[in-house]
Formats: sequence, structure tokens, C-alpha cells
Amino acid sequence: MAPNAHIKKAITAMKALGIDEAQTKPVLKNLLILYDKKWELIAEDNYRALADAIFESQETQATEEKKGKEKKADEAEASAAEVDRGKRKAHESVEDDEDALDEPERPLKRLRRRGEAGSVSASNSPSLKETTTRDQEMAPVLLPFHPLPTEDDPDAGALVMPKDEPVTDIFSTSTNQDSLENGNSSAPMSETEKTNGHLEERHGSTAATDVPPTTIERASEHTMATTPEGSSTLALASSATGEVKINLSFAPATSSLHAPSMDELRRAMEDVCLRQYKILDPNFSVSRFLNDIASSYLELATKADKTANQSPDNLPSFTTNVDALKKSAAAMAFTAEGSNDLANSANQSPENSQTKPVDVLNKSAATTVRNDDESTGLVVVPECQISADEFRMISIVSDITLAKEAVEIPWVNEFNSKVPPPFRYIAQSLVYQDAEVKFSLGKVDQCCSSCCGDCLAPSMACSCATALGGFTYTKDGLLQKDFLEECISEARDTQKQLVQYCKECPLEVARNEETLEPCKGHRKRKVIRECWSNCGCSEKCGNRVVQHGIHTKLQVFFTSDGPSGRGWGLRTLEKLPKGAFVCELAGEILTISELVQRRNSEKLTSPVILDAHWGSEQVSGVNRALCLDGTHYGNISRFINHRCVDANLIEIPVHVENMDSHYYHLGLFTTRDIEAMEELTWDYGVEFNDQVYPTRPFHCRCGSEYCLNVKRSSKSKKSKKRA
Ligand SMILES: C[S@@+](CC[C@H](N)C(=O)[O-])C[C@H]1O[C@@H](n2cnc3c(N)ncnc32)[C@H](O)[C@@H]1O
Repeated sequence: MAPNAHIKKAITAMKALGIDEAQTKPVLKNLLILYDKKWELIAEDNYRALADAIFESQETQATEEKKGKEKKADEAEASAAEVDRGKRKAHESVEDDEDALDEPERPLKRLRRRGEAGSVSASNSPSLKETTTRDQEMAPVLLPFHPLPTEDDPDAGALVMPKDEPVTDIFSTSTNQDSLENGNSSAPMSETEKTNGHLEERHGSTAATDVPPTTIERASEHTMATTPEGSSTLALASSATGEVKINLSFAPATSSLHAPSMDELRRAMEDVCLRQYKILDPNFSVSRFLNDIASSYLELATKADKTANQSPDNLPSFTTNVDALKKSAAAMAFTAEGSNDLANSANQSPENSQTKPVDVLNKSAATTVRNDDESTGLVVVPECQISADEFRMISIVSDITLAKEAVEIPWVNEFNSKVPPPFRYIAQSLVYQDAEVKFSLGKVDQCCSSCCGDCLAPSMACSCATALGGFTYTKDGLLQKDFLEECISEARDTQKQLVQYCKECPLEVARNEETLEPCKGHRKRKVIRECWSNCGCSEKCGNRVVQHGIHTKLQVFFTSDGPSGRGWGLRTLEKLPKGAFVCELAGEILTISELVQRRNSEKLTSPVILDAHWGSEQVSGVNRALCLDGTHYGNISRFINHRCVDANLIEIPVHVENMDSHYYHLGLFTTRDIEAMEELTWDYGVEFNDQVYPTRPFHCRCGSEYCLNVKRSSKSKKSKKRA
């Protein structure tokens, strides 16, 4: 290989680790001399030697800087000693901590990338290792983190509720900046600690009253390491055993902040995590996570302040808590299946949603957060609860996504005063709960790491972008015509469908009946493969469409009060060309057994089974077969109604993070040009005669001449074939 190509590859590999060219080049130069230009050694293990060398050079640089600062501090100290020895001592301890936190955060990234979770355990963390008697009380720490997933350890990288980390989740809050600067962390508002894997909240109490004070608590009475971040300050202190105390302190914009409960803060943070860090974000960093805690806290405190004058009695209260659904009569009002259910769902209004107020804010954390030790799902979805605030938002604001998409999506009802059903809007699918889901989502494929720029450029034509033989997308971001036509004709003409059969169909196994019925078959689908963060191409690469989310002007609307009414629907506010991506089908990712359980106890909107690869290979085991349910957590697709056969949208499987057969995204693309104000529909694939699975059929009012829910004349049967 030409030397330039080697260098380019090395730079690309480092970029994937978040190291820029400027940092890479000088180190690479030295390494070449050291390795006698043996590129194969440098490239080994995905340029591990190079990454190590860069991190080491950064470490040395940081140490040098620190030493320089210490020297300066010593000099200042010496001169200050002449003025006031006692005053100088207090000053010194604050400075020490600030210096220590000035260190770059790159060790987190480095170790995460290398999958060396163990090397940052309490015993090995450089910061912890260096602790002396004094340091034991005050040493700033590197928080433990989640390593990137590897083949052997697909869980690695799994965020969201760290549970096996040596962290005691203690949050103490201070609304007074001075208190921190004076070395006084202020009285804790509340504490959260892990008890048998559950988080429990103790308002207004201190650990000291219930349990003997630990080193960390003593430490908190002294100065802490701080990281100024805008108007908030984050302070950390740790004990030698790895306990970490986080102190959040704010320079409040208003003097009368309302401190949110830990439960509120945690839920707000969960939202931030799910929305912002997604499932496989390789750039996740604990420090950013902690900074977001500070921002969320401040936001809640300010928001509550603004709404403090509103009487809680006047606010509608609503929950979609699964358990509550089982028990409550309100459960029926939440579902949107079948004609009766539809009427109920459409009946949601702030007034009638108050049928059974549930104090969601005061529910104990232990019952609302599923992050016990047994649960090892990637993202643990809390039971969906719509707070009074959120419900009010749904009914008032003109963006049903609550700003979670790049575009606002308003809703209108030109027929009556009903408001859309409450649900929690998510832009990306989430793993519901089951442990076995992670095996699929924990893997990130390496595709075109050597690509750069746009993979739709003929010179690139990488394996992702050409997975179908030719490019999948056009330069305008539309689906290639031929590919789209094939997908449409396969979906509409059963003769063209390839059907695969499982040896033991997960759908049948999940039903748990004495005799296992034979698999009814699953349609083999054409799939799209998009480039992803592991690829070397840029974010703007043309082979990335679905992952960029919604960019179409859409509107949720009430279809009609009359006999053709289908409750709420979705329409486009602008003209759309054929082959345009509209949105993805996002919801909770459930295993089939979870779906069956859920379906037995409540009515779901329209779950979608991810069976494009079933029967073809090892999608074995009922917990390895997945589906999407948008009932409680969903995106805008949960408003798209069904249309038999000639729907104007088609769902196409899209592999984004990996090519795993168990999980993929489902992108909805236009099957033809669509006029502004036209309702968007897709064919759910409902078997109106199948009373068993997966979707309980509803009385179809799609209005299509090919509607499968009405007795068709032989004429319409013939025309279906032509469609
Ligand atoms: C994913 S939701 C669509 C949004 C729903 N219309 C609403 O008001 O929330 C699916 C549900 O909508 C209703 N639905 C969808 N398409 C329909 C159709 N063609 N005819 C009648 N009801 C339909 C069914 O109750 C179905 O369970």
C-alpha cells in the first residue's frame, strides 16, 4: 500500500475514536520511527498502538500542565504565606481540586473504546489508585463508564441505568453558588441510594441519620472537585472505595426556585438519555451525562417556578402506567383498537381524562423505574406515565412531538373538541425490558471504515450503499425507483412474495399452547443498509436517510365524526415525491413473549413484528424474536391509519447500526407522488380473518377499492392484481 493510503487509514481509524488529525499526525510520525515503518504492527488491533500512544501523549501533556499549575500555585502560596497563612490554606484546597478536574476527559473514551471496563474499576482507576489519606476524602474521580460493545461482550456500551458500578447514587443539591465555593455543600435536598437494585428516595433526610457516615459523606462537608458549566457547577468527590458523591450547584436566574423531587429529576434525565444518547451512542460520556443532570434540574426548578401559581387541582392528571391500565377503567379510554376503542381513544379530552387522577409525581421511584439487577436490557423503559404537565402540553401546544423531532408536528381537530390520545413521544425506538434484546442491539457492525465523504459518490460505492447491488438512495435522498417498485410489487402481489418458515415459530411458542402449530410463514423482505457512525463517511453521506429522522411538514388530524371516521390520522402539509422517506415506525422494542403478555392484558394500537428474516436463519427462541409497539411510547407513525393494498406509504426494513437479523428499523416511504393535505396510510398487513395474531382486526374503513375487510366482487379481486 502507498504510504499515503496507510496514513489516511490510520487517520480515519483515529477519527472513529474521536481523535482528530492534528492530534494523530505527530504521534504517528514518532510511532513510525519506533516501529521502523512496520505498518502492519501499527495497524494491528485497529491501530491500538497508535491510539495508546496518542492517549499517552495526551496524558503526559496533561500531567505537564498540571505540574506547571501546581508550581505556579506553590509560588503564589509562598508569597501569600507572608500575608495570611490561614487564609492561604483554605484557598489551596479549592485550587487543588479545580486543577485536578481540568484534566481532559479522554481516558474515558480511550478505555471505553478498548473495551477495558475493568481497567477503570475502583481499584485500577488512576485517580483512585493515587489516593492518599487526605486524597481519600477528596480525590476527584473518573467515573466508571460503559465500554463499547464487543463480540464477546455485547452488553458493553449499554447505558442507561448503571447498576454494577461502584457508585452510590447520592445527589445533593445546592441553590447557592456561594455554598460550594465556601466549601459547604449545603444540606442535601434528598438522597437516592441503591437498595436491592431499586432506587429509593429519601426526601430531606441525610444518610448520616440512618447509617454511619461514610468517607464520602465526610468528604462532602469539605471542598469538592468542581467543573463550572455555564450557570451550573458540578462537583464530585469520592472515597477510596469508589463511592462518588455528585454535588450540583446553580447560580439561579431567579431567587425562588422550586426544587424538583429526585423522581422528577430522574425521569427528566431518562428522557434526556433516551432522546439524546440513544442506544448505541459511542460518544456517551458520564461527565456530559452529569452535566445534563444539572441542566435538567435547573430546567425543572425554573419551570415549576413559572407554574407555581396554577392550582394542581385544576390540572388534568393521567397515567398510562401498565399496571394502572390493568386496574383502571381509564384503561379502556387509552386504547385505540377496534371501532369502539377508537371512539374511546378519540374521546380523550382534558376533562374526561380526569376519571381517575393518579399522583404520578409522588409515586415511589421503586415502582416507576425498572432497573433492578435482574434487568439487563439496554434501555430500561420506565412505565409510561403522562404527567399533568405533559398532558396539558399535548392538549395545548402545536407540536405533538414536544420538540423531539427536527420539525414541529401540529395537530388539528376540525370536528369536535377531542384531543389526541396521551402517549409518550419518542423519536427513536426503545428497548422495553427483556434481557435478551441486548444481544442484537449491542452489536455495531464495521462497514466502510475506509470510506470518507459521501458513499453515493461513484468512487466510493461502499458495501453499505450498494448492499442491494446498486445504490439504494438517489442524490436527492429518495429511494431508487427500481428498488422501490420491487418492494411495492412484492408487498401487493402475493405471487411475488418469498415466504420463509420457522422450524419453531416464535409466535407459536409465545402462545404457550399445548400443541405447537406449524409456522404460518414470514415474508422475506428486501432490506436497506445505511451507513452508520462506524463508517468512515461523513454525517452527510447520502446513504444515511432514515437515521436523520423526519423532515417533512406533517399534521395530525381528526379524520371524521362520520361513519368513515378512523379517529386520528396523519397527513402531509406539503407535496411529496415518490420514494421519499416520511418517518420511521418507532415504539418500544418488545420480545414476542412480552408482546403476547401485553396483548393479553391490554389493547394495543398496532404492533409490528420484525420478522423480515425469520425462518431464514437463527432467529430462534421466543425472546430473540422482536416487535415494535407504539402504544405507550411511540413516534408520529402511531397516528398513521391502515389502508388495504394501495396505501401511499410502504414500510421497508432498514439496517442502521448493524445487520443483525433480529432487529432493524422500519422506514416508511411514499409509494407515489402525494399531494399536500393527503392523508398518509400504510398497509398494516392485517389479516382480517385471523382472530389470533398479531393485531386484533378492526373494522376497516380505509375506503380503498381493494379493501380486504369487505366482501369483494370478483371484479375488485381482479383489479387488486393489477394494482
Ligand atoms: C396506529 S393507530 C392509528 C391512529 C388511530 N386512528 C388513532 O386515533 O389513534 C391504529 C388504530 O387506528 C384504527 N384504524 C387504523 N386504520 C383504520 C382503518 N382503515 N379503519 C378503521 N380504523 C382504523 C384502528 O383502531 C387501529 O387499531
